[in-house]
Amino acid sequence: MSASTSIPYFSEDQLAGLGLTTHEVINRIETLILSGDKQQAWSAPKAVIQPGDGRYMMVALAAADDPSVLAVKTVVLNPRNPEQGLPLINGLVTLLDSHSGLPIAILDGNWITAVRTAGLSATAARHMAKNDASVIAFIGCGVQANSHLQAFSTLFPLEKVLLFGRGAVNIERLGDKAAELSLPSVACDSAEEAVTGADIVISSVTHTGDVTPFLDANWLKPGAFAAITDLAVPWGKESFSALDQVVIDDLVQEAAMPNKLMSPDYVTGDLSQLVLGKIKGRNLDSDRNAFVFRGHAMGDLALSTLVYQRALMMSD
Ligand SMILES: NC(=O)C1=CN([C@@H]2O[C@H](COP(=O)(O)OP(=O)(O)OC[C@H]3O[C@@H](n4cnc5c(N)ncnc54)[C@H](OP(=O)(O)O)[C@@H]3O)[C@@H](O)[C@H]2O)C=CC1
Ligand SMILES: O=C([O-])C1=[NH+]CCC1
Repeated sequence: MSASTSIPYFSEDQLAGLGLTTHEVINRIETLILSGDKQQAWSAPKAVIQPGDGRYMMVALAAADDPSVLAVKTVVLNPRNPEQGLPLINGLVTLLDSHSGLPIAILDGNWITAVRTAGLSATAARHMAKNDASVIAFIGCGVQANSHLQAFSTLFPLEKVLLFGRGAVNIERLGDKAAELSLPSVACDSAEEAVTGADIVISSVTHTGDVTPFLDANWLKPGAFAAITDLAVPWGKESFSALDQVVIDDLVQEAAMPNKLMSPDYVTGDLSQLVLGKIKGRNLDSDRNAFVFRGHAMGDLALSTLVYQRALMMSD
């Protein structure tokens, strides 16, 4: 291998300091999806190892030719991490030139995972949620809830935040984040209270390998949209029959996965079809819609390329 002797590394603080907006993230995700449709960008189904003790280890791979970048994201999710004061999910993104294979940069994977996952949900929400959604509920109040609150507060005229979590610390932290955004928040006594009261529901509950479903899509009110980031593990899967449109992140990836997000009968299509206008995100004001997903490598590539280009621009 030749090229430079050191590979630039971008930390979480450096990436956060670039000041990217949610609209920039969504636009880059949509642009990359359009490139994928023209065979100028590609992704592979993620590879996952689950040793059976609750850990979930995965690699996501995507590449494009304009700009010429390949991104590999590797993360380990360990439900015991928070007990050690560590984030639930830790990892890295490695960027290579997609023609030569030479290294470009290494990025903090935690920030990328938080912001790209909210970016994927926001991309779906732009097509599937009602524009006037004003009450947002969080089931699970950790890292993902935080990045989703940030993203959704810039897209929708939010007036209230409903919180349902587990430990008090993260519930309070998310309430504080809402207050920073000038949004009142209410800690709910039950998940049903949070879901039934909301126009938008974000579920991001800890993946432990043995979560008993406690959420029911029948609780969603007419017109509501749910972004289900947690592989739908806490949801009663049969209840998805109550929904009008259910979009997943990638049909090709889903076909390769052993544990399906839900019965294919409930799936309207995937994010690419939504962005390309091949399926409609919302038909009626009263429709109940959901984006249910396990993570799309195109999102990691889109955001990683965007931050790398922005960092170069800012260092000029
Ligand atoms: N689809 C995708 O691309 C991605 C999906 N994810 C999913 O998101 C999940 C959350 O990730 P992240 O936000 O980083 O993790 P965090 O640990 O930061 O947050 C998880 C939250 O869920 C809460 N929780 C756990 N069990 C319950 C329960 N039974 N009822 C209500 N709340 C509960 C936790 O409570 P407490 O505060 O007590 O810990 C915590 O607030 C992951 O487990 C993964 O499944 C994550 C990244 C990408
Ligand atoms: O795609 C992703 O980054 C993840 N999906 C589940 C946990 C992390």
